[in-house]
Amino acid sequence: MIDWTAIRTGWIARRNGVFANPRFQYWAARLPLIRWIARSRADAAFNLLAGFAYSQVLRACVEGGLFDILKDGPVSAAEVAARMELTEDAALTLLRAARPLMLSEEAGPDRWMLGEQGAVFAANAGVQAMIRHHRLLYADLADPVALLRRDRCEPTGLSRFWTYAGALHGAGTRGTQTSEYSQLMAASQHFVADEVLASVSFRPVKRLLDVGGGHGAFLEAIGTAWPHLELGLFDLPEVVETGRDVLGEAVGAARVTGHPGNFFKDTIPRGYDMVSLIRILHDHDDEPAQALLSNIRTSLAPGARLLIAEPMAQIRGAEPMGEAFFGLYLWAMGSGRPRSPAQIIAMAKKAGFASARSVATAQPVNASVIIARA
Ligand SMILES: C[S@@+](CC[C@H](N)C(=O)[O-])C[C@H]1O[C@@H](n2cnc3c(N)ncnc32)[C@H](O)[C@@H]1O
Repeated sequence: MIDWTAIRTGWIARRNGVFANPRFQYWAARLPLIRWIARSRADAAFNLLAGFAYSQVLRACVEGGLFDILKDGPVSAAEVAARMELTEDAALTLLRAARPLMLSEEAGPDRWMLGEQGAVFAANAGVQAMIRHHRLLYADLADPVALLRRDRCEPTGLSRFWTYAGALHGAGTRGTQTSEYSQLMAASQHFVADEVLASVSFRPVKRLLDVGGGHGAFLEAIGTAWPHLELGLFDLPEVVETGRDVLGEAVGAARVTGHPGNFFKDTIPRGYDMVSLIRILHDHDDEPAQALLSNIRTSLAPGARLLIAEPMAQIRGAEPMGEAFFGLYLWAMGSGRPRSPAQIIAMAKKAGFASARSVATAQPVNASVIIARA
């Protein structure tokens, strides 16, 4: 039998030897047919090593209020400097740094406006909330090797923020500070809800239960688009308490049932023909995630469905988002890991679901979707 792994490892080793050779790099950058490949590889390598600086430019734009200033543009560097309380030199440094990242644009001499990406960020409070939140991840990643060596045994900034995650990995008992993460999740929920609404029809669903539904932002989006739905919200007691009111105010209290509980310990309420798990599974390690799926499966009548939506791993064209970004984020958080659709489908089947399939979404960086049928 052909040993494909041996062939592949041999080929990769030879290829890497060639790529690492300075003479190859020199000639590749000059040969007419391949120099554009060499150049784009070199650009990608540089972007990789400089990415943290780009992220900090973005953060300065958000935290310093530059997007808000440019929104009303065009403005001069002197106006930016005055409003950001910077010297003009510092303001220009930021404006110029933001320009190649398409965050700012100089429409004419000293006439600064939002760039194409800047316009997107400026219009989106949810993304800005995420960018602000990433200061915790940035601090946790300051010494990445030390973070990996600690093997999730010590509290981190992120494990303290996600109080339920910290409790799983030695950060003391589960905290009750849930409102900050619930608000962050609500602010960024529309990315996920939009993908789900565009790819799944809720016409045949009568009663939808969102497990780990936070302050109800997902149910609000789906319930507004599909007004016939009865909505159930399951989350930790302190979260549901607020979520039920917020959601009831948005869609009508008569449509909403709150279910306080712990999805690892308590049974999942019955009588729903669809259960959703939005940005939940990746928060948990394999054993608890599998137990959660089994717990949900037990609650469902045959034919009822489970909808899973979250950013997933190994999505073609969005690979770094899955295992590089969420891989490290969740490691730092102290719980969970990103999974590929194939891994989640296998887990759903192991939990007793009769079938499970991926549903294509337009923007997998926001969320991929899986539907499993009991
Ligand atoms: C990452 S947030 C996702 C919230 C929401 N689904 C969304 O996408 O915006 C995880 C949610 O799971 C809830 N959660 C965590 N552990 C839980 C547990 N053991 N039982 C019930 N809910 C839990 C948290 O309170 C939080 O609302």
